Amino acid sequence: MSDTSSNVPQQQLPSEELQSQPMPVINLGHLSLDPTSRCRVVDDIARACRDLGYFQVINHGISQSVMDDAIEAATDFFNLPSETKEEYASDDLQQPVRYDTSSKDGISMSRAFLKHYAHPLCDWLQYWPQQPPIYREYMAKYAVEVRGVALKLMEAILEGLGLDTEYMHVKFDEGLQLLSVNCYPKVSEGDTTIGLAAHSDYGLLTILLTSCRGLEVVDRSSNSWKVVQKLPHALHVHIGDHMEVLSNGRIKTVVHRAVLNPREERISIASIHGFALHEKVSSAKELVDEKNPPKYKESSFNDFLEHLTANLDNRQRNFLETLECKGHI
Ligand SMILES: O=C(O)CCC(=O)C(=O)O
Ligand SMILES: [Fe+2]
Repeated sequence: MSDTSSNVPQQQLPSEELQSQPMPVINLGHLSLDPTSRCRVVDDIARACRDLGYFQVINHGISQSVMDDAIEAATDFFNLPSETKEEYASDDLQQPVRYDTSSKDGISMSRAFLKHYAHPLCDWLQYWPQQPPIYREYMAKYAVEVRGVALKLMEAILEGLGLDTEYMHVKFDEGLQLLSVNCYPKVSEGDTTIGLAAHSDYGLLTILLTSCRGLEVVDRSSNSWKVVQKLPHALHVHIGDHMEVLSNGRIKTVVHRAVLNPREERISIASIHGFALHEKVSSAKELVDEKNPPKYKESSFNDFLEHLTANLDNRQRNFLETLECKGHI
């Protein structure tokens, strides 16, 4: 994820009191109806991407039980005794469970999380947690299905941008999927700790499954935090940094954060989708002309990881800012 130092609303506490404006809810099932219905959905997705950068999807084809099972697998993993959770990380390709209880700009955070690649599954499954015994089966089923949703969405987004969906589709199909599995403690009365600080996601798009409310996104028109409601059977979708690059700035990445839920511990599973590790993402040539010169330098997911390592102590510049072509932004 990309740290954001600029353009973040000042207000730091959870935004309970904010009016939650309606969020676009897209019925993905209509993508595979007749051509007219498909056009309408593609237009709705294009508008949501252009104006907001986020939306929710329903009728996406993933059954409630597959989503519930993934949440259960994550919950059971985080409830394991610490030694069992940590034992799981015994070589370089396995990432340990990590705990973020840091403080940034005077705000404390509290989150336990696990990140693992998920595509191609046959390459990565062996590195996933072995405990609880249901983890691999349940999480893998969800990972495969949510990737199918990402592919459909990517196709629709490219179509909405007027791009050659076939060419990009291959790159996306061969691309990576990273699961960020998060567990946030329940917050106690008066506690101002939050779960995860403001950031944007790398990659092209993120699909988020959550056990309860807690995600907030920056509403660009009012520059304020907006609570994302948890709608039944819905998944939340938001645009990542590389989609802003690919679309040459027509679609903007979304700054978001997670606040703690006062009623219960919260699990979220963010599925981040992008091109392969070393595949460069540049602005689509169809979206670059004299009036719209390229706004960003090309970069890969690996460049982002290198940026992260090089900037561990320097939180001043986020990844996207480092890609801006001077003179155009
Ligand atoms: O937990 C959430 O709602 C957000 C998680 C997130 O933004 C991430 O894992 O990148
Ligand atoms: Fe994120």
